[in-house]
Amino acid sequence: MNSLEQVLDAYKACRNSKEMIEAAFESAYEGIIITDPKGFVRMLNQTYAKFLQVNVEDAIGRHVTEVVENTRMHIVARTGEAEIAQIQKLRNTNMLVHRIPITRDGKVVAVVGKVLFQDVGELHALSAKVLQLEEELDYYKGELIKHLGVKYGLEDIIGRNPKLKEVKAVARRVAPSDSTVFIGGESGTGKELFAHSIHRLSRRSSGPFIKVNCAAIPETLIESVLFGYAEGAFTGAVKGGRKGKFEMAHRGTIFLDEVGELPVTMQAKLLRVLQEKEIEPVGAVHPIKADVRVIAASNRDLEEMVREGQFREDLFHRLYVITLFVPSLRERSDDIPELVMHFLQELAQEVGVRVKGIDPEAMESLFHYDWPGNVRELKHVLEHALHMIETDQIRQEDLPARIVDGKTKKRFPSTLKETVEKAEREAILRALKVNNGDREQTIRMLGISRSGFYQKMKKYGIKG
Ligand SMILES: Nc1ncnc2c1ncn2[C@@H]1O[C@H](COP(=O)(O)OP(=O)(O)OP(=O)(O)O)[C@@H](O)[C@H]1O
Repeated sequence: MNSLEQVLDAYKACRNSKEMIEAAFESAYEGIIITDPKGFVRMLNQTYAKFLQVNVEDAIGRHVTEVVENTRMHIVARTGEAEIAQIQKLRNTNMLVHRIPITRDGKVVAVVGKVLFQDVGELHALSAKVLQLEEELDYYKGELIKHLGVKYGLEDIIGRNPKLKEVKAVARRVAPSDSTVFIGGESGTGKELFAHSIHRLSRRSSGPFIKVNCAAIPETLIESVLFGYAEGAFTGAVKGGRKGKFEMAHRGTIFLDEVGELPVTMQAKLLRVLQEKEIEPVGAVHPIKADVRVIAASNRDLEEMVREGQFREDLFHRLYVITLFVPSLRERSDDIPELVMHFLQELAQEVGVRVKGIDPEAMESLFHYDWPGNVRELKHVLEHALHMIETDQIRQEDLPARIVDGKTKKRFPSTLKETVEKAEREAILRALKVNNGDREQTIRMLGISRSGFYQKMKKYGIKG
């Protein structure tokens, strides 16, 4: 046999094996998924794709966390430890799964995930038991939080910046009284942590702490959510009526988050509650006394809203009895190193990755960035980095591009080509977002050819 024939034979044998493996993969009764060491999906069989209601082609190349809910494949890729016979909630059902790392020369090269679909009677019993235990656990967690009042105290608010320390001092001073407190500050600065801390330090700490996000409740429901309703108040009202948040907060604290979003009609009703200290459930004949301390927060400038007629002046004065303004992260960047170490410790357990720290260049990028999302954004950036990391230190390449770009911009002037590419990338990402990821609509909106669009997606590493 000449060498060409040998190569051809070897190739045929190889192809046969590949076809056999593919056939086994597709005909397997189990759901099978394979990711690379970074958690990006490399293979997914039809059985599993059908169960997840995704398209195999769409899933391949995406990060596994975007394809499978409650997955830990990316974590197994890091720990290198197999997780056998674990329960995972998928499409509202508790399933039995295995996650097995594949190693070569001591390094994880892939992770195989298997979901067992067999109808094992015992498994159902087990899953019912797990569900029951989970429900019990949730109940006890809720009871514990109620008992303790709230989750956070001032000691959980990390930072030694003088401005932040001053806000903490004011919070400590005003906590014991029953006065209304208004907490201002940009989104993600820790306003809710301050509200918890004030409640915990108050004489109401053994009473309830009830949070209401005024921006999240549809306008038509706000009144009944806040003040409750009497039996028969409207069609669909539950028998016996329902308690409102104010009544639930009796002898405790109500935290009105995003109070600037309250519709003007509700502002008038809130004012009355603050003045009269009694609430009127929808459809009720008599008002109810409410012994409630109010803490309100907003990331909007309420003074300006008053000037523009969007917020009632009388309510504004009622809320602005004591004010705390939490500084933005930009104003206290000296706290970044401490916050980073705090979150790396906190996230180590959640993400399953423990790191030593962050290298000086990456830290410099964090210092240069503007932080529009403040501390919340910093936490998310570190979580992202922990998913990307390859060594035991976070480096610049582990950070999202926007963080590093901000820095590069200040250090080196960009070339025209770089500027155009950056603008193109941003335009595509924005259009995809506006169109909820619909590629055809995005192509139309951008007014480019389909092939041009896909070339650019590839060039800029957009997974869409
Ligand atoms: N000083 C801090 N120390 C530790 N964690 C913080 C601090 N500030 C904010 N955080 C973290 O940021 C997250 C967001 O904080 P929080 O919900 O209190 O912000 P917020 O100002 O109320 O935001 P929003 O206006 O969007 O409601 C918290 O869950 C917490 O993890």
